[in-house]
Amino acid sequence: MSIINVDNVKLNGSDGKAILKGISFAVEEGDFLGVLGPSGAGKSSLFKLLNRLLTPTSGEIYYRGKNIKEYDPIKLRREIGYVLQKPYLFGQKVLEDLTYPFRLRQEKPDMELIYKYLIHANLKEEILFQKPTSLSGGEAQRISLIRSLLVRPKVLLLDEITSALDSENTRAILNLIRKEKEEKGLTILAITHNLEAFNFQKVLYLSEGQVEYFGEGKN
Ligand SMILES: Nc1ncnc2c1ncn2[C@@H]1O[C@H](COP(=O)(O)OP(=O)(O)OP(=O)(O)O)[C@@H](O)[C@H]1O
Repeated sequence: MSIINVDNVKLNGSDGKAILKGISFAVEEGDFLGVLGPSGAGKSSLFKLLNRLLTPTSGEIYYRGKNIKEYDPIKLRREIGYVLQKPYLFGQKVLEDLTYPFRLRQEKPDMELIYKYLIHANLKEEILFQKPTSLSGGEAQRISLIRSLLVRPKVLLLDEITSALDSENTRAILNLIRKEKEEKGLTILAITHNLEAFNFQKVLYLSEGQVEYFGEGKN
């Protein structure tokens, strides 16, 4: 069974304009899928639908064979994590952001795991005691990604998370993602313009709200 099934999904904007015009595709567990296409093609709208931040005008979306309408949205969002281009950190200290996923589950924070992620992301322990506002864009993006991973999602939606980063930070982020994918079999859908760095197995190419290509990554 595919982990995600998108079946003839249409989405109209608040002005009635067709944003997605009947798209269908399936994502298999463990896929690393690039969601590509020109600006305005409907990529971010698709992610919002998968996360139930938007509802399709028609068509259905299934997660593990069950219509996403039947999931509690909060539970669904823990399974399908969403990382945005602009990281949003809310703690007084970075530590608060990274212990938040444990508080959600009413668990004691696993500091060993937090340290492990920091090392994988090429960050120092001291960052835990910094204010989020004092971080560089690349540091904040890595902390935001680690926080999402600590929620233990099964699927991650990444929306242009490396677009503001230099090549070194991009590499650090991608190492973290690949490690997680190898260790946990995480399924990843990523919107990016940096095709070379991501090196996708599969690609969904959207154009004007339609699927223009869905298949193997062309490298
Ligand atoms: N709520 C809305 N009402 C009307 N139109 C909308 C709404 N949200 C998005 N759009 C329009 O839908 C189209 C697709 O937007 P979307 O953000 O999904 O594209 P995208 O492929 O992610 O583009 P980009 O790469 O620039 O982020 C755009 O033309 C956008 O202006």
